[in-house]
Amino acid sequence: MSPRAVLVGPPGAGKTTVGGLLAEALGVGFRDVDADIEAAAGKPIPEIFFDDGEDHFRALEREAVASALASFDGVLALGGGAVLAPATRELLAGHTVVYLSVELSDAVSRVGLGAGRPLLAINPRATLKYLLDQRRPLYEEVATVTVVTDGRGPEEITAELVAKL
Ligand SMILES: Nc1ncnc2c1ncn2[C@@H]1O[C@H](COP(=O)(O)OP(=O)(O)O)[C@@H](O)[C@H]1O
Ligand SMILES: O=C(O)C1=C[C@@H](OP(=O)(O)O)[C@@H](O)[C@H](O)C1
Ligand SMILES: [Mg+2]
Repeated sequence: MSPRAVLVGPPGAGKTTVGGLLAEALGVGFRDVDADIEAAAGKPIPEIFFDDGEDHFRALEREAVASALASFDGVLALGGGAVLAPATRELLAGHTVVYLSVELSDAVSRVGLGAGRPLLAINPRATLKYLLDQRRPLYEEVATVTVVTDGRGPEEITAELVAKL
């Protein structure tokens, strides 16, 4: 079993939003790995980071991604940092992986003050710039389809994806 599409990209790319719309358009289920992690941990992501640390979050994330890739056939949204793990990048090989790209200014306006995103709690703009520069090559490495999201609404992006997939 393999997801119909796996969405990757930085925070604010619209993985969660477009993922839900895409699943609806394709008539398949939608799953967000961040929600799986929260269910496994029994608490919201900011609390996992605060109580247990980022390393623990990343371990839960690797397990949740591996499990979803093996058992889910709908549209799967990953968290923005899931591609940091080499093991996860290897697991993504052979899947339909959609990179929702976004430049700094749109990402900043979409995430606002970073509520619910612990990595962005302090100085979201500077942190997002760092994350975008660090991760862009990793998203490009795993992607089989890329969609530019800057200046475009979720419905338009979804329509492009339906045509491409
Ligand atoms: N294409 C878009 N244009 C404008 N706002 C968007 C777009 N995609 C998502 N958003 C908004 O940006 C915020 C972050 O979107 P989200 O789907 O959570 O991104 P991600 O899961 O990639 O971090 C949400 O408030 C969402 O409504
Ligand atoms: O970029 C990251 O490292 C993270 C992104 C978040 O998901 P979104 O990309 O959906 O915001 C979430 O997984 C967690 O806060 C860590
Ligand atoms: Mg998300």
